[in-house]
Amino acid sequence: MLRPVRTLAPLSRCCSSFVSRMRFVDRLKRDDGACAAALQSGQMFLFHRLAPLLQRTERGTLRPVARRTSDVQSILQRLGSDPALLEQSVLIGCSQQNQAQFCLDIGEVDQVVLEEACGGTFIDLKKSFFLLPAAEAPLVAKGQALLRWHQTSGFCSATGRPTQRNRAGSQRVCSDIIYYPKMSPVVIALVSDGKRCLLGRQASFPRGMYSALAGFCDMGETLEETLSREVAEEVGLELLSVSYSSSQHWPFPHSSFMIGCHATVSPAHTQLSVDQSELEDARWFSLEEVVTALQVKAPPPRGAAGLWLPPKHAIANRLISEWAERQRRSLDGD
Ligand SMILES: NC(=O)C1=CN([C@@H]2O[C@H](COP(=O)(O)OP(=O)(O)OC[C@H]3O[C@@H](n4cnc5c(N)ncnc54)[C@H](O)[C@@H]3O)[C@@H](O)[C@H]2O)C=CC1
Ligand SMILES: [Mg+2]
Repeated sequence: MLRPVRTLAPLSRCCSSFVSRMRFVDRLKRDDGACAAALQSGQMFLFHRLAPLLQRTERGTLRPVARRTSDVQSILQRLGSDPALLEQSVLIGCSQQNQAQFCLDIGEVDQVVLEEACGGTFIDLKKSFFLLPAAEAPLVAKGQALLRWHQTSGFCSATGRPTQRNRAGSQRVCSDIIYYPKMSPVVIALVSDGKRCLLGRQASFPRGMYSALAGFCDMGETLEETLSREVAEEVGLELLSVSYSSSQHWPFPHSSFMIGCHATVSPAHTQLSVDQSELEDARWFSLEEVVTALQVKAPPPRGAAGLWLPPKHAIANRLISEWAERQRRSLDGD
């Protein structure tokens, strides 16, 4: 069973400005001339070989550097780079101030020289993602995903000829074949038996970290079928129910569309049979263990035991927090 659990927009959002921004972006995707004009007065997020340009804040976090297109143009000129590089920029959105936002990978230019000229550091997204503000992390991830797609989609897989992109970078074309940016749907679920929740860890996870179970959708599957299959494959259980929670774009290892759910199994059938080729371990955790782990901000020191959960930017954290809150409320009789 699928049911939405939250309203779509915060009440404070001004509908007319939201609608006009969405329509503006949509027009830029369809109108190359309008997009070229918007680029001139737009904002640019820079990348170097897919690592975003970031600045450290006083609080030890990171934030993406947005430069005006005209600034980037001057920097490229100063460094003797081809100004036509700007044509490789890709539209990623529209700011609250109605400025079109673009991203550009300047991997051809020396990284250190570029960092000095732009005032920031290019940091691998795997190292920087969790230190970015929650509001800006998705934009950076989207920029990286679109740039990667362009870098790997230069040729038509049917004819072998080069593909041509539109100005916004929202599609690539080879005669009458149109390619759109690709992402892989993944279903992730926090499974509960009513009292405990099920978390698993892959051997590649950081020490002590357990997460909700996840799996890529196979062609032709519904969300419920993917989830039932993944839970059966990975831990040998049959699901009783599935309900939708929320979704997110996930940049690792490449662009995934994560569909977050809550799921239940019968309390009479909770014996796990873990597929060791997929998971190193899977266990049932009590509410108390989960509440304690939600407070832990860093991985346990080497050799120390202790549960560590995915950080806040990950949808797994949201699912686990929602489950803990629901359990707490039901224990309190709310
Ligand atoms: N944002 C979050 O909170 C979390 C995100 N994830 C993400 O979910 C994704 C899926 O989780 P897994 O348990 O690893 O999936 P999984 O259980 O489906 O196993 C991964 C395997 O599926 C196969 N596969 C099928 N389609 C694929 C595709 N389109 N791309 C890549 N591999 C494909 C590959 O053989 C791969 O080794 C991972 O990429 C992981 O980063 C996982 C947990 C938490
Ligand atoms: Mg999995």
